Amino acid sequence: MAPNPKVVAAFRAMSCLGIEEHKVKPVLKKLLKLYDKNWELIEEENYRALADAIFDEDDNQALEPEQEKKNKVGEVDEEAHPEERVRPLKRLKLRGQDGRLLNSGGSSTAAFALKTPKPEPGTVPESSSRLLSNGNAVVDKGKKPLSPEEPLRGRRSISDRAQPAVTFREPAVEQGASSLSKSKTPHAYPFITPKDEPVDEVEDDYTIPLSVILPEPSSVPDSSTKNDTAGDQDGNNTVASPYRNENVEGEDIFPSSYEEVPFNAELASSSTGEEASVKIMPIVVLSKESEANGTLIDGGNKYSSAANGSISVKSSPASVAPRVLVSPPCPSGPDDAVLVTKDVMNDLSENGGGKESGEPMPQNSCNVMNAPNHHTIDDTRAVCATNDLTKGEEKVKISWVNDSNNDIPPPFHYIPRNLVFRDAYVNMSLSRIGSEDCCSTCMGNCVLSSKPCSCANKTGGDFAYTAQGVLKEAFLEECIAISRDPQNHSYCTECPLEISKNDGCLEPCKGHLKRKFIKECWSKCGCGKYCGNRIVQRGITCNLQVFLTSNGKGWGLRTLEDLPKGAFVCEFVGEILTVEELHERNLKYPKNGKHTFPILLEAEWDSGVVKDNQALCLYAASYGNAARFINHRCLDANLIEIPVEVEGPSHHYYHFAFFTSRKIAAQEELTWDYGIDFDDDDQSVELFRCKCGSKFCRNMKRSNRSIRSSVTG
Ligand SMILES: C[S@@+](CC[C@H](N)C(=O)[O-])C[C@H]1O[C@@H](n2cnc3c(N)ncnc32)[C@H](O)[C@@H]1O
Repeated sequence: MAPNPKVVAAFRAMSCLGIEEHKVKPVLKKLLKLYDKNWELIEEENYRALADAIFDEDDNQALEPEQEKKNKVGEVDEEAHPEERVRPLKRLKLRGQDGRLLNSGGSSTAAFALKTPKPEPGTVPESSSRLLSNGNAVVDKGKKPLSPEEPLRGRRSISDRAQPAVTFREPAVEQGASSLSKSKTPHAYPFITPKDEPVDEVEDDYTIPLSVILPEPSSVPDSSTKNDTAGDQDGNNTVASPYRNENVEGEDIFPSSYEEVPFNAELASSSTGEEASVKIMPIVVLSKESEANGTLIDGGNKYSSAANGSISVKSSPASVAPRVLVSPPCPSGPDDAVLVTKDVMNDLSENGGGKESGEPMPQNSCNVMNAPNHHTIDDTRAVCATNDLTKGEEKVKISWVNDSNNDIPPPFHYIPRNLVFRDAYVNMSLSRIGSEDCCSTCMGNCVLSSKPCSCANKTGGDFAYTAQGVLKEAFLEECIAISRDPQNHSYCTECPLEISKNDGCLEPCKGHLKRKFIKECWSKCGCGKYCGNRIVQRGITCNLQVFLTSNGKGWGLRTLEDLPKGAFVCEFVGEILTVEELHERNLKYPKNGKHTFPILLEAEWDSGVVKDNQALCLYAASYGNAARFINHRCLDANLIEIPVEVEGPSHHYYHFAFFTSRKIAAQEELTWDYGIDFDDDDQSVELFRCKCGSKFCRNMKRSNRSIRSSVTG
């Protein structure tokens, strides 16, 4: 039989240290047994574990006869024989003067004694705890280690590393880890595997890498009781809400920069298993300058102008408006511009969502863990570490809470701006923006001017926003009225959506709701960044939170602060796809029980200028922002979507922005009317059963109708 190349390599590595094969063999055998044949652990850091184990074996053998001798002849003066305490020369070769391994990338080591008692069942293995600067071990209320990922990999914990090289950490820790990996306890996430820090980074005041600790959902900073920045347990308000920052003069009401406040979270925990306090101190940079001026392909806040040039674009205050399209999600695949980390997802499904891959999901299950594999370990880490779903991408944190069970939010890439997937043509060249399409001669804050600027002219001749940064009442009321009026639809002669289905039976256009557009000032305008006609492009500024709804709608989005009527909340951000690409995805990943709601950017579809292969939509299953958590409510939703042009004057690509349709109190769930026709059977996927609770619920009506018709026969 050919020799095992791994064994040969181990022999070779040891022979470089002058250790002969016959010494290596028995120790290697023991190690393999101990490590459950996990070669990775043996090979790491140039076979450090193996070398140390051999040296320890040497030590033991060397000491044994001495001990016997001592036992025989009585007391030996240790002082007189210092050399007896000296470690073998070979070990010294491996170490620097400070005792660290020279070839281990700076990591300290623990040498191994091959017999270390396994921990008692039910106790917390020492190595599964992390030492804080104050020496408190971090445990999960005494039940499970909070950071099982190292034990899983058989690595020594920080506490071990800090110890002198004396004892061999038998993989007793692995026992704890393996049981953990099956646990659904939310803080037991073996998929979160921080890199081994070199020992020189382990300082006295070492704090736990927060990335390995997932707050228990119920102990996630419950900003629900606060009106400040989501998740800031110390009550630090990181962002001044524009609505609380009114300026009587109407000048720049928005802060030019945002306070940066580190996020301190405290988890109830203790080394003894009960209520001690563990301080977690990740630094979340909450402050980011506005990124309104992005690049072309980074489509968010970017705009495509009409194909017919800069000046001739027809813009009307009432135009065709977007609606959602029911479609299945897009599991990852090479064509889907997604990242795949299978292991992470497996772990997530095992530990977080508690769902098996492939298991059909409940209809309201956007929160399931075997959703598309779009999470990277880093993403997961960032989300768990900071309880900020935005991973720092927004000016504000968006925390999440789950007071009901152990589910964690679905994995997705948080993006603050739309991104082109592949074929979508989003042209926003400056040359296409004509002088009448921007206000190049303006200065300062346009909304303070008595005369509407060119951009306002595109919004029906007036600014949509007040000086306080909310929608003008009349504008908003008109938008609401239009959205509620079923007469307000336009119909394409050849609907790009129907053509994209390419199924041989071209259905007639189902109609596109006409809505009012807002045209914001932008980079080619003369006004400043804090011009009051630049709201959506500044991104999210209010305090939002993702939470698990209690009425079976899955995750939802809520506000943590009172919001006035007409306030901008967020835009719907996702991948920009052509409807063809969308259809491809729908075909590729047909019904699997989960629904996502791509937004059609359908303003010009009836104009005939948009070819079906240019028609766009936004798809947020894989890449999206907080808006992907907004649930549907029939008719009287508290948000209304308004198309907003930022980077150009075309209705081909625009921002899909949500504004409050009325005052909203802190803690209220945010909802919008997806525009679903629950009576339309021609949907790509089965529709969810609406639980919006509205007295206008269209789904309920249908249920009543069907009950009635079955009663009447
Ligand atoms: C865009 S996602 C909204 C976020 C979602 N709840 C989640 O957990 O990720 C849309 C899905 O949420 C659920 N949903 C939204 N509104 C609902 C409603 N009114 N009643 C029942 N389920 C709803 C449905 O499963 C729908 O497919």
